[in-house]
Order: sequence, then C-alpha cells, then structure tokens
Amino acid sequence: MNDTHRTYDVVVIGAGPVGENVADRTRAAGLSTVIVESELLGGECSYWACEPSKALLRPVLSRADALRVPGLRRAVDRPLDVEAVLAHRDDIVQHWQDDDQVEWLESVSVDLVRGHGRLDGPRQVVVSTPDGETVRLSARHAVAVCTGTGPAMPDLPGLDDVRPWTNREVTSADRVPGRLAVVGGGVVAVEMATAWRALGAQVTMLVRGSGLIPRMEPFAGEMVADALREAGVDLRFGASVTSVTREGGADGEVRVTLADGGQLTADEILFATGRAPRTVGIGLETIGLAPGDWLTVDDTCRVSAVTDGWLYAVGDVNHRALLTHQGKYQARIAGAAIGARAHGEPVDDSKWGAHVATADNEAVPQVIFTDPEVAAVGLTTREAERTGRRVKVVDYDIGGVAGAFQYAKGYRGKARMLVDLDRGTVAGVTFVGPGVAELLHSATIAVTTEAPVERLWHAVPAFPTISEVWLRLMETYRG
Ligand SMILES: Cc1cc2nc3c(=O)[nH]c(=O)nc-3n(C[C@H](O)[C@H](O)[C@H](O)COP(=O)(O)OP(=O)(O)OC[C@H]3O[C@@H](n4cnc5c(N)ncnc54)[C@H](O)[C@@H]3O)c2cc1C
Ligand SMILES: NC(=O)c1ccc[n+]([C@@H]2O[C@H](COP(=O)([O-])OP(=O)(O)OC[C@H]3O[C@@H](n4cnc5c(N)ncnc54)[C@H](O)[C@@H]3O)[C@@H](O)[C@H]2O)c1
Repeated sequence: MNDTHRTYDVVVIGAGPVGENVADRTRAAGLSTVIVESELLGGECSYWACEPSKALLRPVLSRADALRVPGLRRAVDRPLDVEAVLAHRDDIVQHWQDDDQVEWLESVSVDLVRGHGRLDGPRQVVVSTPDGETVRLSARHAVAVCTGTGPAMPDLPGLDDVRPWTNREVTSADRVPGRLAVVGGGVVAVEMATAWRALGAQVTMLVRGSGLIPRMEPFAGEMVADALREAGVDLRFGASVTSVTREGGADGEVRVTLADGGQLTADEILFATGRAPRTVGIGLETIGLAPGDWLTVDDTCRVSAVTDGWLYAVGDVNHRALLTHQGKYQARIAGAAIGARAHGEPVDDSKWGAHVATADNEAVPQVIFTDPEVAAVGLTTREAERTGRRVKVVDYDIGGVAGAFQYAKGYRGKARMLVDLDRGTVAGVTFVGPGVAELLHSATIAVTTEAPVERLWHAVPAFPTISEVWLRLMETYRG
C-alpha cells in the first residue's frame, strides 16, 4: 500500500458545486489548491438533486403553461412522452459521468484526488483512494469542508429493508411507479409529487403538519396544495408514518401504517424529510469537533469553534441556506477571504463587504418549480414578526395584470411585498403563479440593494409583462 504526502496552500474536501467554486476562487487568488471527491465531481446537485429534478419538471411546467394558452390546448392535451422526458433527464445529468467536470477542473489548474477525505489534526487531510492508497495532504493556509448533505431519514424500524426512495432514487428512476407515496411536505416533496404525478404515477402525499412548504408564506403552500389536488394527488395532512414494510419480497408492495391507524399501500415510498450534514467519518473528532453536527461558521465561512482560523465550511454543510446558488455565493466569498488572509491583505467584513456572505442573512432567493411556481426572497410575514421588523404587507392578485392575461387564460397568481417601514425599503417578496421564476431576480436586486421604495416607483416594468405586478404593488403600497 502506497502512502504519498503533498502540500498545497488550500485543500478542499468535496467537489460538489460549492467545493468546485471554492477551489476555483482560491486558484484565482493565486493559491495552489487540491480538491478531494469520493463520488462524482459536481456533487448531489448535478446528479441527484437540482439538475435531474428540474429536467423532469421542465416538460411538466411547459405543458401546463401551454394548456392554458388558447389555441395550444388541443395540440398538447395528451400525456407526456415519458421515455423522452427520462432520456432528457439522463442527458442533463450526463449519464452520471463527470468527464466534463474533470476537464473544467484541469482548465482552472486545480488538482484532484479521488477518494474519501477526512481531517487528521489541524491543516491535515488523509484521503483513502478507491485503489487502496492513502494520500496525505497538508494545507499551508486553509482546509474547506464542502461535503454537503445526505437525506435525513426518520427512525422507523426496518426502514432499510423497505428500500425507500430518497432524493437519489426519485431523481434517477428509469420507470414510473404505479403508486408513489411521498412522506414530507417540503420542497423536495412538492416538486417530486408534481413531476411523478404528471409522468403518470398515482401519488399520495403524507404530510405530518397542516400545510405544504412551511418556510414560505402560507398562501404559497395553499396554492400549491390546491394545484396538486387538481392534478390528482391525494394530499393527506396530519399524517404521521409509524411503520413501513415491504410485503412479498423485493418487488412486493410497500405497506404504510399511520399514527391514526390508517393504512396505505404503494409501489415505492419516497422520504423527503429534510437533510443531514455529511460530517460523520470526516475526522472532526481529531480537531475537537463533534461528528454529525452542522459546522457553524462566521460570515466569511470560517468555522467559529476552530482556533487559528484555518478551517472553513462552505455550502450545505454549514446549514446557512441549503441551496446551490447560495452555496456558490458563499464559495466566492470564502475563496476571496482565504485569498486575502493568505496574502496578508485586509479582510472587508463590513456588511455587504467583499469577504462576508451578507446575503445569507438578508436576501436568499428560492424558486420552487411546482405548477404554480413559487419564487421568494428576503423576509416572510412570519419572519418579520419573529424578528420584530415593522413592515407593511402589500398583496396583489397577479391575475389582474395585463401581462398575466397574455401569459395564460384564467391566470391564477399572487404577489406579496413587505416594505420595511423604518427603512423605506423592500424587505421581502413572494410571487406565486405560472412563469414567476424569472421575475425573482428583480426582487432579489430590490432587497439586496436596499433601494428606496420611492426610487422603485421610477423602475417602469414593460407592458404587457407579468413584471407589471411591481407597478401594482407600488400603487397599492402608496395608496
Ligand atoms: C431533490 C433536490 C432538489 C434540489 N433542487 C435544488 C434547486 O433546484 N436549486 C437549488 O438551489 N438547490 C436545490 N437543491 C439543494 C442543492 O442540491 C444543495 O444545496 C447543493 O447540492 C449543495 O451543494 P454542496 O456542494 O454544498 O453539497 P453537495 O452537492 O452535496 O456536494 C458535496 C460533495 O462532497 C462529496 N463528499 C462528501 N463527503 C466527502 C468526503 N469525506 N470526501 C470526499 N468527498 C466527499 C460528495 O460526494 C459530493 O460530491 C436540491 C436538493 C435536493 C435534495
Ligand atoms: N427548488 C429548490 O430550490 C429546491 C428543491 C428541492 C430541495 N431544495 C433544498 O433541499 C433541502 C431539502 O429539501 P427537503 O424537502 O428534503 O427538506 P425540507 O426541510 O424542505 O422539508 C422536509 C419536510 O419533511 C418533514 N419531515 C421531517 N421529518 C419528518 C418525519 N419524520 N415524518 C414526516 N415528515 C417529516 C418536515 O416537516 C418538512 O415539511 C431544502 O432545504 C431545500 O432548500 C431546494
């Protein structure tokens, strides 16, 4: 067994979208960088999360949009071509091969070590490679942990024997299950229920709480719930799963028992019950941290509990915002901070400074690709109440905007803007409706720049676009 030792300025563990971006930024800062990856370069997002899920949803949402356009309905009112949708998904995930990502990594001069990485004391990383070798890596300046998350599964006896679906199976399945039970009412649950229902599965959602996508404004969850029901999804609230078994061998059906004694049978069961950090088995105990915990960081993404400031945790694993775009933003910030510290340059950690991920605290955008789409940034009404921000809540029915009449017959949508009454700025925006995803960045710019609402009055939306909802929100606010 070979044991090699190399020294770099920066060692990155995990080559998901976030680790790749940290490495890119530290290289751009002139630091030698190596990245360690145990599976595929591109991470969960590229192969079993964002990319395949959106590839499945794109035809579903396009068809739903087309069905609402007079003159198109007859042309598209037929089932989706399942084979073509799954083939498109396979192309988008590059057939679960990472050759293109390897090529890109080479083009930015970042070294790659394939294998499982773990910390082994301060600034030291040990990699066990697939062919049984050990590679020891020392970092002169920083180690960045970018190991992401895996599915958080409930503690149900015998669950493994049932072969439950997680995000991996639900995004990579090569056939449509006849009956799919979905446990959870969060983002993965609503998106995947939307996709697989449209692809032909009978979908039953088992939701523990009383509403869907609970981190969003309640009207968003209500509108998505109505639409899922209209699409034929059996939506059950207050449904807690107490046991799951698979009857009659590997191909047998799944039997689910609920806390109220109710029962359900399905062909597959998806657990979309949140995420757990991949921090077990990465040597955290060798530097005095607890395996299995999220890694708490400061705004430069430096792990707060580690002395000397050499350890960074970026992306999902720090639990600031479990979103690819936000993790990549943190990566740009952390990469710049690592560079500045390594070169002895000043670190700008003032609010919105070059080396702090301020947007994580103020303006996290998210689009949920259901029909209707949900797009939100900044505060919700509940968060404003919780944090004691004085806000005016301004609502508008998007269906009343000329651009919406053009977009779809019988357009149903709602917008909410929160105006911070002390600052005179927009603190949060939520749009729900077909085609609102691309509207979100306008709201993100408004929240991030803290543009005065009085100035936004002069930002004129083009006629007839759905963006005219901004004008209506402003008019409603001004009275
Ligand atoms: C079904 C689903 C859909 C989603 N859709 C969206 C979406 O539309 N938009 C969005 O913004 N977000 C979406 N997300 C969230 C998004 O996937 C994550 O925020 C994103 O993947 C986080 O990136 P990351 O690089 O931090 O972690 P990951 O993508 O999880 O990457 C971590 C990498 O580290 C590697 N690794 C872990 N441990 C080790 C180790 N010890 N040694 C070496 N390598 C290791 C892993 O193999 C992996 O490649 C979705 C999530 C799910 C589950
Ligand atoms: N379009 C997007 O931006 C997108 C899409 C998918 C996922 N994501 C990200 O991925 C992350 C993970 O998504 P998710 O849907 O897995 O998590 P989530 O936190 O959004 O939802 C998890 C749901 O599962 C429920 N739950 C938890 N434990 C349960 C149990 N034992 N029994 C029944 N219900 C239980 C919770 O109450 C919650 O409603 C999210 O934070 C999201 O940001 C983003």
